[in-house]
Amino acid sequence: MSGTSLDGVDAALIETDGHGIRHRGASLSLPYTPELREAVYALFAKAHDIAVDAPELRAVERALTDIHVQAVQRILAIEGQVDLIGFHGQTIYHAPKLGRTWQIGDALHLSGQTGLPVIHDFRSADVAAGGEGAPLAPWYHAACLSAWHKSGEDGSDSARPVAVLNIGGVANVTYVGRDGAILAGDTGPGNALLDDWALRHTGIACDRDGALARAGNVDEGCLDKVLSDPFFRRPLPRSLDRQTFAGVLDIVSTLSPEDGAATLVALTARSVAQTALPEAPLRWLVCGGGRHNPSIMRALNEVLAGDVLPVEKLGWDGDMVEAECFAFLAVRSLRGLPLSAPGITGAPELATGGRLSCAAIRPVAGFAS
Ligand SMILES: Nc1ncnc2c1ncn2[C@@H]1O[C@H](COP(=O)(O)OP(=O)(O)OP(=O)(O)O)[C@@H](O)[C@H]1O
Ligand SMILES: CC(=O)N[C@H]1[C@@H]2OC[C@@H](O2)[C@@H](O)[C@@H]1O[C@H](C)C(=O)O
Repeated sequence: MSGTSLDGVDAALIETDGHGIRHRGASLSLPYTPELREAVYALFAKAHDIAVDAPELRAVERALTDIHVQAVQRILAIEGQVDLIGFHGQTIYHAPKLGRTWQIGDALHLSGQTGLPVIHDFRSADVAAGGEGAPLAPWYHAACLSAWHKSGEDGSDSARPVAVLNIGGVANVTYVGRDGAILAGDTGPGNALLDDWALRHTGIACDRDGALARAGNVDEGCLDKVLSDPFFRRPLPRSLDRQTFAGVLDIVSTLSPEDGAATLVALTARSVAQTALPEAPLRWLVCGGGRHNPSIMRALNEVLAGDVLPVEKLGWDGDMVEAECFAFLAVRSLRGLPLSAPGITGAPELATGGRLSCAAIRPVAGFAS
């Protein structure tokens, strides 16, 4: 998984039948170099009209695929056996209303270099069917929550409604109601704007430990202006392109680095609080890199009624949830299980998705038929 934060590639091995999680294995992260990060960033502005075979795009695609090859090889070195790869690719454009979502990555190259079948292009079928193409992690969040509910661990029986909140570059929520029904969608910007702001003012692409934001004050005027965007009034399911709110950096540009960071942190937290849900969740289980930022966690605690807890409280690895998710979704895809659902992506009906690329014929254990 290479998410919208552009920090690198996360890889995780799980054993799954596409419904439950039998075992979690090795996991690791490989960072993007600053040059690759910049090259991907440069594609955002051109993605709406660049040709799929443009040399500059193919070069970036090959470089980021090669990092995925390394990640899989390292997992193979630890685990000895892997049956199937789920390869999300790097989103460079996401405009479901225009019928397009684009994750770059050369699945055939990844398959050829690893000798393994690869499931990729997880979002296109959903968008073609009229869905948002995102988020997809709710399938995995729901499977993890279901295992927790069944565990009988303290509090797990009375835990609904509950929300899993992923604070990545963009933030998304999975809400599970008292009856188990799922409602999901993107809440708004996560870390991406704050990362871009920090890079501009400190030269480091992250407000490490929320230090900049902690030293600043929220500019309520700027915040109100941003939160008046119609996106924040749209009901779930809904999704965002990382760059949709890039203009916010202009709105806060007159603020000091500290006040700008504080305002961007407040934007992340308040856009979560403003997201209309059927009932207030009793617990907010937070995963993704944003949970490492104490300023974001404090802001969430201030604006949300329920308990705000990192997913580690349930024994999950909050840095690997998305990587595990795309392994899970790969198996679901191979088995023809749904990746689209009205309450998750807004697609009209349950439908599967993803594509299989296989450069070398090798049987996948457990999937002989
Ligand atoms: N110690 C820290 N202090 C502040 N922020 C942190 C820290 N550690 C991680 N982060 C934030 O987490 C981000 C990475 O989060 P994550 O890996 O969940 O994003 P992603 O998966 O790329 O995004 P998405 O979920 O949108 O696809 C970093 O870019 C940074 O903003
Ligand atoms: C188009 C796209 O890549 N969207 C990402 C992004 O990052 C977070 C949020 O926006 C979510 O909708 C999605 O990723 C996660 C993994 C998802 O599909 O659930």
